[in-house]
Amino acid sequence: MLFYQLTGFMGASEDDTIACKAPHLPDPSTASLLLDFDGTLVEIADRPDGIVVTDKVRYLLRHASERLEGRIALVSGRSIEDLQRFLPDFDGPLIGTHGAEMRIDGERTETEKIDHSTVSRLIRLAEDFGALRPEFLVERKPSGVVLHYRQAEDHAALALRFMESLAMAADGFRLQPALMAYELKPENIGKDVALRKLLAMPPFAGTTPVFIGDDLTDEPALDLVQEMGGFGIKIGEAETVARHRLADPSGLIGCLEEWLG
Ligand SMILES: O=P(O)(O)OC[C@H]1O[C@H](O[C@H]2O[C@H](CO)[C@@H](O)[C@H](O)[C@H]2O)[C@H](O)[C@@H](O)[C@@H]1O
Repeated sequence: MLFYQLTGFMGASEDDTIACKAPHLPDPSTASLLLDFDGTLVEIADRPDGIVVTDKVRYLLRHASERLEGRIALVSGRSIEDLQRFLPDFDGPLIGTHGAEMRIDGERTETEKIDHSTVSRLIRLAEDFGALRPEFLVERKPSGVVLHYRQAEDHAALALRFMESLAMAADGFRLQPALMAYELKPENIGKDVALRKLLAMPPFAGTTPVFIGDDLTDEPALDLVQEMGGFGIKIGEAETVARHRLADPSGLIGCLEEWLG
């Protein structure tokens, strides 16, 4: 990766940088902004509770909401409850738990029917495993469970084997590799599936969507917005379907400030 590829928007397979103000970015008056959370708006931390939501991020969300007349949503793997805890002032739409739940106009709904009894069993099994191996961190989700191995990188293979065997035991659930974590989630949910629904609703319908994300779970949503004539931006160096790239959350915030004016 060349330095300049990480300092501005760049087409994934092109050789030219694209400045934030360039005509490549849709006019804010016709655009909607869809933002992933961890690794995109906030820096990755050692533990899920360790992230810092800066004043800049809070200001940016407020400003974007006004400037885009409400056409801004967060699209996260975190639960709605978690997002609300970290962003108590943001009252726009939230897509949570990788698309399993949404909050629109303050009302939380599940987007698909969830097998809660299997979810409870999976959580119990993962927590029992976590009690035996405290180097792993178990995170409960409304539609699944995550086994984090950031504190136990040498044991990543063990985390994978355990979560793979749980996935084999739970019909309708699949293993989702994430950043230093393995998650079990229902196979019919995805950020792209929920996003397609949101983008069909006012005030998003008919706009040019700009989706920004860093993780594997963001790839289908990056693909979706590009298919719809929108703009996909990858944060970081990982392989992506996105046509554009930025280095990190602070680079993104600078660019969005410039774009929104
Ligand atoms: O879709 P996102 O908003 O990017 O959320 C993805 C997951 O983020 C959290 O885990 C990740 O970030 C943690 C804090 O930086 C980090 O410690 C962990 O290693 C990462 O996997 C969150 O805990 C998950 O529930 C989200 O699915």
